Amino acid sequence: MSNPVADAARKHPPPEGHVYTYGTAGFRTKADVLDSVLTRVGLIAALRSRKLGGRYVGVMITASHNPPQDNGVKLVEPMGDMLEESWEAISTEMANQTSPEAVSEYYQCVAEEQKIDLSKPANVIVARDTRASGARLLGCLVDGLKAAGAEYRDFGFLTTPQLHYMVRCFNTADTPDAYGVPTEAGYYEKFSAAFKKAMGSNKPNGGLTVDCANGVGGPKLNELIKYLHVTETGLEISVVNDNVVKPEALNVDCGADYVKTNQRAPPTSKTGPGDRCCSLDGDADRVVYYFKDDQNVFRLLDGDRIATLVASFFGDLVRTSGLADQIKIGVVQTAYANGAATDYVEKNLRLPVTCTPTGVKYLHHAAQKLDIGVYFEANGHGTAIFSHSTLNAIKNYKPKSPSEAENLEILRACIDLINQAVGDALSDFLLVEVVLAHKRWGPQEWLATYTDLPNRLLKVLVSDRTIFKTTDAERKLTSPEGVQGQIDKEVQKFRQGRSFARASGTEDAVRVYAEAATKAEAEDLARKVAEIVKAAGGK
Ligand SMILES: CC(=O)N[C@H]1[C@@H](OP(=O)(O)O)O[C@H](CO)[C@@H](O)[C@@H]1O
Ligand SMILES: [Mg+2]
Repeated sequence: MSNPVADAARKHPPPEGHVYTYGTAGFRTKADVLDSVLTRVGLIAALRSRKLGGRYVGVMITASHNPPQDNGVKLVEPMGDMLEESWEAISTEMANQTSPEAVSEYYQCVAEEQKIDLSKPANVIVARDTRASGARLLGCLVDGLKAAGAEYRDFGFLTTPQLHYMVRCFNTADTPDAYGVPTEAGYYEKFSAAFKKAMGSNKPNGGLTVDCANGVGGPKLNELIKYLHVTETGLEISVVNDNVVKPEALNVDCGADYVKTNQRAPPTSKTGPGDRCCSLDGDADRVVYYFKDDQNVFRLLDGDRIATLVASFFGDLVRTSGLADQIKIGVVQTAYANGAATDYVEKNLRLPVTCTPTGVKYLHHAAQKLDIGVYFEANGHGTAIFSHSTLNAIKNYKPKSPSEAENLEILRACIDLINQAVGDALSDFLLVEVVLAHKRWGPQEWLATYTDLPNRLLKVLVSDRTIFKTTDAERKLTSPEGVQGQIDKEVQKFRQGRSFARASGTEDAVRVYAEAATKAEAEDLARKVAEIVKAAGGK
């Protein structure tokens, strides 16, 4: 009897002894050990779509900010959210089946357990970033999708947020919540139109340089620029590091991760003091801003800064459009948020802050509980989302004055400008440009809102990171025993000291974060905590 699922699995056997995990960002590792995973993800995507009554699910082939030789794959839920947690475990188990027969059996077993009718339609939307291995991995994925009898649409190269956008558009088409036209042009039209409206009569103060990490964001931004019409908006964008012909240049000495980690501009940067710059990551779902100050010193405006800027702007807009008593704003951060940013939100903006574990899905879920939830990871991953009732309140509100009407229009345009499916570097930087233009701020005024506490992030290689277990949104270790006590003891010795250690979800390492009153103290504290971690389980 023919068994297409087993046949597809046979065509792409896994390398011996490799164990895969669906982590914070899907499966992500060296591209040359991923063929079998992609085929199995094809099977899972078909199962997931069938489980959801044939709604479209997405598959994105990318390894974001990782080096060029890596790749990865993640699944996207119908509204553009990250994959549901119980299906992460199912995906992990599928990826680790070794024989073709075992793959086929597990496929049947999931169908049975989840009460999935395998004869029903499955719909999957696929895209990839510009990595050299992408085309081959797409082939492996398609073999899985075909074996499972799924209908699929391949969008070729897209940024990760564009893929999320497509998925949400397909699933909301012909409903009152229709998100947009599910084409690339539809994406550019929606966001550029919203940008123009949100800018109103305001003009940006000088141009913006965007570093695209030599990734998929480059060609997509060049496309978006055609829709933004500089003569209308005044926003002059210089695109740099947009070379996708050389995939080996991806994320190398450029991009959001380079800038955030090294706290410096890409070495190729040629901008002058006060010039606004931002960097995207390899799949354009992260963005950080920066500039050189009068003394030629590099100044970073990271995800925490974007969150505070956006939250304060929405706070103003909600108040000036007359909606303050109906809509409450909150900010969601992780433990990596700078203590000064948390303080600023609570004390100056007077908004509540929620802290969640690392990974966008946790922030997103926490933000969903708020009327307007602004969430950003310090590394620039994030967005703002509006609850259903908030959207209705904003839609139905009858302004009581011309000024309320004007501000309400801006607020409405901002809703369209934000990719609510997921954090989107292109839409995020357009939003930042809107806020800066409205506030008539340059990067210096933005930076002056608060002063970051000096901080240091270190990576400790350990032989088994799974022994490092945490609680309290990853701020405290519960295992190995006694380690947290040692960390607490160190922290106490430092002025304004704060430090925590947690196992990375994307790399085989434990990350140590520390902040303190001075740079030297932050470095010292980080080093001390790293030593404690090393002693507890280092390689
Ligand atoms: C400290 C840090 O930046 N961690 C990153 C990193 O997760 P880790 O679990 O720390 O490896 O990759 C995630 C996926 O891109 C991102 O969401 C997260 O913010
Ligand atoms: Mg990314």
